[in-house]
Amino acid sequence: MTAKLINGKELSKELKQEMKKEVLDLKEKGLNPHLTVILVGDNPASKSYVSGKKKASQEVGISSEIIHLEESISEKELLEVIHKLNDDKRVHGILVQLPLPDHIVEQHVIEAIRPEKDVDGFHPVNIGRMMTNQDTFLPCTPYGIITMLKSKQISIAGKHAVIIGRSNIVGKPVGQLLLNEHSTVTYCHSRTENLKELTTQADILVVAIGKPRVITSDYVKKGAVVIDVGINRLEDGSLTGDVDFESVSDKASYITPVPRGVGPMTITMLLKNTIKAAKGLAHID
Ligand SMILES: Nc1nc(=O)c2c([nH]1)NC[C@@H]1CN(c3ccc(C(=O)N[C@@H](CCC(=O)O)C(=O)O)cc3)C=[N+]21
Repeated sequence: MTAKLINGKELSKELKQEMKKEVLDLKEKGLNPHLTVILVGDNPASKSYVSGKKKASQEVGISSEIIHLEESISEKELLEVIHKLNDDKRVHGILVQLPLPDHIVEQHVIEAIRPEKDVDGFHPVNIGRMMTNQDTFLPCTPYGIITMLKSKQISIAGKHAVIIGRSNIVGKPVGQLLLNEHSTVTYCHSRTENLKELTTQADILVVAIGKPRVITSDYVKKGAVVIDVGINRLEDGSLTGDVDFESVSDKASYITPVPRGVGPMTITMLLKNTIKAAKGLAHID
């Protein structure tokens, strides 16, 4: 391995230490940042992510509550829960864990959360604010990726960033944030015809495909920065990314591991957004 590692777990630890101090300050002023997480059903991966969020909140002193609802809850009932939280002054951040059961329209749920409490940054108002480069809640995974790049002083302006993946929660917004940082951005996805031709031109390659180890070193330009957003559980229970770490880490200049890469940063940026929500800095008039 010749690439330098961007360790999201370590960086998260540092950022959480800073946030812990800030939360103490806020508490002294009588402000108690509070995050409410809604979990619908019993998906084991979702349960484990939600408990990760609770644990991280505790670490920095943010109070959090998990509202666990039955898989069979109707969309109407779920929206009522959200409306109550919207009106609850003690609740600064609301997060509805995705995916939701098929009978619930995710977009209805996302749009029901008040933009000022949308710590996921998924509400169309917040997405619009991100696109127009205004102060807002940034989606946690893309925000984490930018924070990882900046932590290593990796230059973004003028560089060619290639994104593989166009989801609303990762691919699209990470491209937008890199554009806001003055990258030249190319989006690739499942219908892209000349994938390798494009990815081998990337100075920064962000991989969010959802298939284990499909990006091997032949997709990567020598010296590129490779960000692996994939979280794939193998049959033996271990986690692996979308990038073939072993071969790519000999070609890249920087690489993020899985686990301990982008995943922990996603949670850390959620805490940042919750503090921001508590301070009321993302108010939309
Ligand atoms: N409304 C909503 N917001 C989300 O932010 C959201 C979501 N829904 N649904 C699912 C995805 C996934 N996600 C992860 C968070 C942390 C890790 C993480 O910490 N991963 C650890 C490993 C954890 C383990 O061992 O399972 C790591 O990569 O080192 C992974 C994935 C947030 N998501």
